[in-house]
Amino acid sequence: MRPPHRLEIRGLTKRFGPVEAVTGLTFDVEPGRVTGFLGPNGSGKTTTLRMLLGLVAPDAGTARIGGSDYRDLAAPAHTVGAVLEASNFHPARTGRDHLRVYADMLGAPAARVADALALTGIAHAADRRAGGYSTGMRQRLNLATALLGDPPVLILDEPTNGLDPEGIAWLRRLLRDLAAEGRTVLVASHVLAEAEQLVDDVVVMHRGRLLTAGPLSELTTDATGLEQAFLRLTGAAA
Ligand SMILES: Nc1ncnc2c1ncn2[C@@H]1O[C@H](COP(=O)(O)OP(=O)(O)OP(=O)(O)O)[C@@H](O)[C@H]1O
Repeated sequence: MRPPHRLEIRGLTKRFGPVEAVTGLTFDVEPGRVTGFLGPNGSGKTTTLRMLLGLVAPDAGTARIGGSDYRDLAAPAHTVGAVLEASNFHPARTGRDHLRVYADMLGAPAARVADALALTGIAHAADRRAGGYSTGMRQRLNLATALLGDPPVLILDEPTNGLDPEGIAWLRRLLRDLAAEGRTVLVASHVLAEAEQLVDDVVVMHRGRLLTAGPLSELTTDATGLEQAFLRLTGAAA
């Protein structure tokens, strides 16, 4: 793995016509931690991730990965592994073949395919057609694809979609292990109660702006969870 990379978002702003999708957003994401990037539907999470990954140009501000814009990274796929949405797998291709194709494109060693299959718990299904995978298995195959380049930064949009409680517990262990290796793990989710089980730190968005950021433990107690903290901060609590 390459050295740890901090994510630094500064004054990030994006409009789509009349819609202020993201406004003056500033936060850091630290290596060695699992950070939840949270907020309701439409609060600007995906737009922020797309700016971070160089897929959308900001109107103002910067989103840096280890001090560089994504497009200036020397080896992007070996620096950032991202799962933005359910990827389209070739349905007739097996999970293993899907990973082989991506490993070839990345110039990753062939052994990374077996590593990624084992890490994501789908080795037993590797030689089945991906078209027959369950939603949870597709999530795991997406994650395996993101891990092929052994990247120090992982960015996952709604990774718990399609996972059952056992799958969520498994994802929690995996993300913690990856963070413990010094990786920067950013997990976007609109399901606060679920995300709460996965993360050390939170960055919470509301209507395109930062609502709060910091360690989860400072926002919640055993008695009150993240959903209640969110309602309190937005003034929506009864
Ligand atoms: N390409 C686009 N053109 C126009 N409006 C857009 C575009 N992309 C996003 N938006 C708008 O920007 C706002 C933020 O959307 P975004 O997808 O970033 O939110 P989100 O927090 O990721 O939501 P979700 O949890 O539903 O994925 C929304 O009002 C959305 O409709």
